Amino acid sequence: MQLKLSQRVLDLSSPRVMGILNVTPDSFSDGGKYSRLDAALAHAQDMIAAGATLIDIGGESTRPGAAAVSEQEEADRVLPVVSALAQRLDVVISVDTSRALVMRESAAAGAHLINDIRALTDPGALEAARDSGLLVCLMHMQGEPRSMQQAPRYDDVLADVDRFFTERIACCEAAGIDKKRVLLDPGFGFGKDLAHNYRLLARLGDFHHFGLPLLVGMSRKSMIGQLIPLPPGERIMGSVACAVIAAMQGAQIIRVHDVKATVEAMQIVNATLSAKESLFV
Ligand SMILES: Nc1nc2[nH]c(SCC(=O)O)nc2c(=O)[nH]1
Repeated sequence: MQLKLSQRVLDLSSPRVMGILNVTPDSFSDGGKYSRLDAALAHAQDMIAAGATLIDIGGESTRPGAAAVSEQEEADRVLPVVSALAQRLDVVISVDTSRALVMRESAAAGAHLINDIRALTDPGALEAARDSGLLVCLMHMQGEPRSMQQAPRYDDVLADVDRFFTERIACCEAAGIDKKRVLLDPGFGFGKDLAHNYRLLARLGDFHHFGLPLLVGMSRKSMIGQLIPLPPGERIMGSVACAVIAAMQGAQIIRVHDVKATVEAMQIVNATLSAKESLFV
């Protein structure tokens, strides 16, 4: 499977690693030694050197209870990093945003992918994504970050997420976004309890019927911490295990903090998948 970007093609015939670059104020304890931009670029370079194919730049923390960020503040955080990366590094640039303004300006600054945890439901987001010409990742979330984890409930989480994808893809196509630009993400941890998350992971391959790339993000999340009682920064083994299980089911893009470990694990996945007759487990 391949994705057409502006000047390049993203080969998804083997799982690709997306490195997470949070540019929220609490993400770089740079102690004033470097500007946040220098620290962000250095971190992006490290992740690319470790094998990341994509970098996902996020300016708004979506942790439950995180302070809301204005559209302009989010743009001010994200755009300098997008343009600096676009000018200096050969990498697929993703922007983790729900805001139409940030989408439009990120596209102008050289981004390749809009990664929207709200699946283009904010005002103007569908039109901004359409006009941008960029790839779009539609992620499932039940509720809003502030309250989504209070009491997530589904009749059947697989069927509900599947229906959501069908609806959002239809909205995109009605707005003039070609389905070929769309990626899908079940949104681990976004309005899901432990059982919901592992049901989605266990049956991830069910979503291949859309014929679209699957992007997953489980890195350091509570679905790992609830099984292995470690602080987020020490959840690397659990995160890599999740990445392997997803990639063995054909997930094409894995969004992680720990790029080196995940890229190494993908080598093992690649060797195993290419030795299998049927591509996915
Ligand atoms: N597409 C996509 N984007 C994301 N942005 C975040 S922010 C929370 C965190 O990284 O812990 N998670 C995800 C995810 O799972 N999928």
